Order: sequence, then structure tokens, then C-alpha cells
Amino acid sequence: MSGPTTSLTPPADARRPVRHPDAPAPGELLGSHYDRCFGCGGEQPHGLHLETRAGEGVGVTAVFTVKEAHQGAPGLAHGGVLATALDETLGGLSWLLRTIAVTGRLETDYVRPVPVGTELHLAAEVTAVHGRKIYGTATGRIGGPDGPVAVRAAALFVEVKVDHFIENGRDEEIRSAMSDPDQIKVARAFEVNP
Ligand SMILES: CCCCCCCCCC(=O)SCCNC(=O)CCNC(=O)[C@H](O)C(C)(C)COP(=O)(O)OP(=O)(O)OC[C@H]1O[C@@H](n2cnc3c(N)ncnc32)[C@H](O)[C@@H]1OP(=O)(O)O
Repeated sequence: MSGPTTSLTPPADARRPVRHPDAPAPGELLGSHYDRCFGCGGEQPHGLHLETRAGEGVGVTAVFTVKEAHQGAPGLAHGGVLATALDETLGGLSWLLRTIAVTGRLETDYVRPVPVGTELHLAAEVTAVHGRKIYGTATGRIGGPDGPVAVRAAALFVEVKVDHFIENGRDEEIRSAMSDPDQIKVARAFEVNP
């Protein structure tokens, strides 16, 4: 069979994830990796404005407030928006490994409806690493970190170099990002072997 292995179960010889020694301290706000990001960008008016913090171990937490613009059914969050919130939270794990990685696969379970106005408390952790593959899980709870689980995800991220974005992104945004010293700083922070 050709094509990628799509299993979200880490292989038997996967290694335990290790928090990078220079990872942000537990509780520290990670900040946005790109200010126009739909998930976390402060300059993205249509975005989710997710704020993610480093957690203990190789974990992060985030809070997403479901707004009127995030509806699918009347008064309820759209499933795709919730998947985005999970994806973005899982993306924040890059800061703890100090590895740039993109989503290869994301599986989402929708456990209960999420009304507009809800504060969704998200938590994600890396569960295993195998070569360039980073396995993670995430949950979203209603109203607080111990609230009822509304959504769950399992994901496989694949490590990439900064070139992944330079080679594939639209020229206009790449040029703008490359001329922004803050953006260069973010990219450098992840480049363990520049
Ligand atoms: C600065 C931080 C930036 C963080 C951004 C966070 C934003 C939130 C997260 C996102 O939404 S990222 C955007 C959505 N994702 C993408 O746009 C990724 C699009 N896909 C790709 O670019 C490529 O398919 C990918 C980089 C994922 C893989 O291509 P490669 O050619 O680099 O990988 P390769 O085919 O060599 O596979 C490497 C390993 O990963 C496995 N793999 C690759 N794609 C997979 C997949 N889709 N599902 C499962 N496994 C996959 C593959 O089987 C293989 O496993 P083995 O090492 O065991 O052989």
C-alpha cells in the first residue's frame, strides 16, 4: 500500500515526549505564532483569538469564547470551528517541543453541543513522538477546566522546517511576514538547528 500511515496510534517504538529545556514556563502565555492566524492571530478580525498557555509537562491550555459569528445551528457552535479550536490548541504544543509541526491528521469527537457564549476550556498534550511524527490529544470542556467534556481530538502532527511555509505560502503574505522582526523572532525560536 502506498501513501502515509494514517493511524493515530503511535508505533510500539515511539518515544515519550520531552519538554524542551527552553520551553515557556507553566502558566506563561504563548502568544500568537502569526498575527493573521485564524486560530490565534490578534490582527485577524474573523479569527477565534485563542489564547494558549504553557501547561505542565508537554501540555498546553487555551480558552476560546464562542461568539455569535461561530454558529452552525442557531445558538450553537459550528463543528468546524470547534475542530479549529482543537487544532490550534494542539498546534501550540510546538512551543513546548520547540519544533515546527503542521497537522497531518485530526480526528474529532463531538460529545455535547456548545452554545454561543460558552467559554470552552481546551487542554492538549503530546502523547508520543516517532521520527517527525508528533502524536497528541486534546479536549474542550464547557465553562471551566473541570467542566463537562464537549469535544475531544486525537491528532498527528508532522515536523517541518520553516521552508515549508516559505515554499508553499502565498508570496504576498510570506514577504510581509519575512519583513516583520516579530515574525522572524517566532520562527527563530523554533529553529533548534537553523
Ligand atoms: C510556527 C508554528 C506554526 C504552527 C501552525 C499551527 C496551526 C495549526 C495547525 C494547522 O492547522 S497546520 C495546517 C494544516 N496542515 C497542513 O497544511 C499540512 C499539509 N500537509 C503537508 O504539508 C504534508 O502532507 C506533510 C508536511 C504533513 C507531510 O508531508 P512530508 O512529505 O513532509 O512527509 P512524509 O510524506 O515524508 O511523511 C513523514 C511521516 O509522516 C507520516 N504522515 C505524513 N502525512 C500524514 C498524514 N496526513 N497522516 C498521517 N501520517 C502522515 C508519513 O506516513 C511518514 O511516516 P513514517 O516516518 O512513519 O514513514
